[in-house]
Amino acid sequence: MSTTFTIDTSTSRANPTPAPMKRLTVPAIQRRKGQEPLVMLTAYTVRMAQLLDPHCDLLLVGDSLGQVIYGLPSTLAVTLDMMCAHGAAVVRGSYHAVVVIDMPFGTYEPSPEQAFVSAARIMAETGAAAVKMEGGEAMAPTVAFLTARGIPVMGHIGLTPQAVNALGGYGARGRSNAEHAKIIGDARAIADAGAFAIVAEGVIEPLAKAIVAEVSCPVIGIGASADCDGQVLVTEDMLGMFERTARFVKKFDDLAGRISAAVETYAADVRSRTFPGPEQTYQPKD
Ligand SMILES: Nc1nc(=O)c2c([nH]1)NC[C@@H]1CN(c3ccc(C(=O)N[C@@H](CCC(=O)O)C(=O)O)cc3)CN21
Ligand SMILES: CC(C)C(=O)C(=O)O
Ligand SMILES: [Mg+2]
Repeated sequence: MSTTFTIDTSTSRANPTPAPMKRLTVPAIQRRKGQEPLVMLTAYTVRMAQLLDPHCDLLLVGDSLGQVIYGLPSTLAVTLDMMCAHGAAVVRGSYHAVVVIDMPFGTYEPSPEQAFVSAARIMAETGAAAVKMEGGEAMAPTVAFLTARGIPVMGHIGLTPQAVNALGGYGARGRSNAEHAKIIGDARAIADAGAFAIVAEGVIEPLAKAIVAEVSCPVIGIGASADCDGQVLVTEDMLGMFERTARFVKKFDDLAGRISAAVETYAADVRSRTFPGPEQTYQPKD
């Protein structure tokens, strides 16, 4: 594991790209509640980060990379090594957005101390500005512990995919009064513990509205209605690059279809010896 230690990501050797604008900060994101909606997308690679960065306030290196990049059945097998490698690439490919890195399942739940060690490694090896962790009331002491020690934390409540086995699937949350009350309590606990923002995933619209009204930090929705203070999607989902997607995904393009068409043309050109043509062929100097 190579350790790329970056302090100022806009001028470090890890990110030699000149910085035409100053990177957004966590406090600037915090102040955005009630202002213009926050724009967040996932990124796992340097090139995607470069393409998304000018348009986004936040880039999330999500543990969804388990499914999207590694073909795993869930996010449960994602490791700190994976998050650090992809996180460092995304920081190198961005100069404007706040980069947030998902803490993998098993690396933060046992204790605030273990969470700090895991988060500190992520911060040191990637140069990201914040970590994200799933969970409600039970994780509030951990959110407070990290926040008090200089690591900004984004919460993630509602449909928390690392708890898929306990939840019994990826269905929408908050349809019963008990579940509604539990998730509101989770939002309040995580916000009171100092989370700078909270992702609310897969919650019914009235619950999303109630969460937004309940906390003073920005609530970033995914499958959580237009009432949130911002939106996030998995980039491959919204680009039409990932085959099985939730109802909350809107496909803004069909990249899978466009890639298939381009590769079909390439294959035909190779087989017909149309490619490479004269422009792609070296000749001796005269
Ligand atoms: N590519 C991708 N996109 C995501 O949004 C995502 C990941 N991966 N991996 C981690 C989690 C898993 N997520 C998921 C996965 C599946 C559904 C889904 O299929 N939902 C169904 C309802 C399922 C049910 O009712 O049981 C839907 O139709 O919306 C939702 C969120 C969200 N996250
Ligand atoms: C879907 C977002 C919120 C996420 O946690 C991820 O990409 O892992
Ligand atoms: Mg995640």
